[in-house]
Amino acid sequence: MAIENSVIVPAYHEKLNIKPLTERLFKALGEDGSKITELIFVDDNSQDGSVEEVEALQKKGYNVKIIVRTTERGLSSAVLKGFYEAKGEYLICMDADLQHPPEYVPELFTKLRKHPFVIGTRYAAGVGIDKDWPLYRRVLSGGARMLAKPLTLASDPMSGFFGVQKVELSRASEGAINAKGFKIALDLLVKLPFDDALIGEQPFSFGVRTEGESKLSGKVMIQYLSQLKELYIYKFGAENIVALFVIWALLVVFIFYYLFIKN
Ligand SMILES: Nc1nc2c(ncn2[C@@H]2O[C@H](COP(=O)(O)OP(=O)(O)O[C@H]3O[C@H](CO)[C@@H](O)[C@H](O)[C@@H]3O)[C@@H](O)[C@H]2O)c(=O)[nH]1
Repeated sequence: MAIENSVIVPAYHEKLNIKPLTERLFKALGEDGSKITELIFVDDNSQDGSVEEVEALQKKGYNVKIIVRTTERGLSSAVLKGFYEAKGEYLICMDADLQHPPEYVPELFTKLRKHPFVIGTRYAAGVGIDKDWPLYRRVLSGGARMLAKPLTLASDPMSGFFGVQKVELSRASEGAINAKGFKIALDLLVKLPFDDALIGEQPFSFGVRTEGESKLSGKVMIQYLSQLKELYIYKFGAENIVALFVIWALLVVFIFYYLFIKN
């Protein structure tokens, strides 16, 4: 059977998560879903046994492979590499660390047949973020999300769990997609030419990492701010950028005043 679905997982030092993710994903897809789905890890030369782990899973019959990059590093560029190598028309990106539960993948693929882009969202009724996710990560994530609000209607543009139709990727203007940093979904949401009203959403409960470590660093945060600047200019034009930032900053100050000082 031809491959229709591809799941792309950027991975750096994720050996311990590879087996549980693969087993849970294919179990969730069931027999029919598994026949049309491939799983691709894009690893940046972790040399931690990830390759051997994938080879063992291949021997068990799972349609999984690992691309090892030796000359490049970074989450967004790893995701793009996986997207361009994928055989499927329907592409999902998710983390290796099981914070994006694989059990949501079948529903996300179903939605992706009706929407050019589907964002996995932690901000919807009935789902949320695990109470053990550290407070500083919640604050950072909330702030980053607020700064991205003027760019897209998606409720969780910071999410690393999303799907896109391959045909949409080819509609981006040449060289437009920013392969730096962590926030590839936000870049695609702003730069792919579909209408925001067509964005689908897949609510999911964000888990906590139990194996390995987050790769979020100060450098990643600075990359995010530089990506935001580029996206504001892309969307609103360099000539409007100062006015926009002033209006947005005033709005943020007003909201803080209203919420925390007034009462
Ligand atoms: N190949 C490759 N993969 C990477 C790299 N850096 C990170 N990854 C992989 O990308 C995934 C996400 O990285 P984490 O380090 O686990 O991210 P996080 O801090 O937990 O951030 C999560 O929350 C954010 C929302 O606040 C999400 O935006 C982000 O995607 C992720 O889900 C993991 O599978 C990790 O191995 C890299 O340089 N190269």
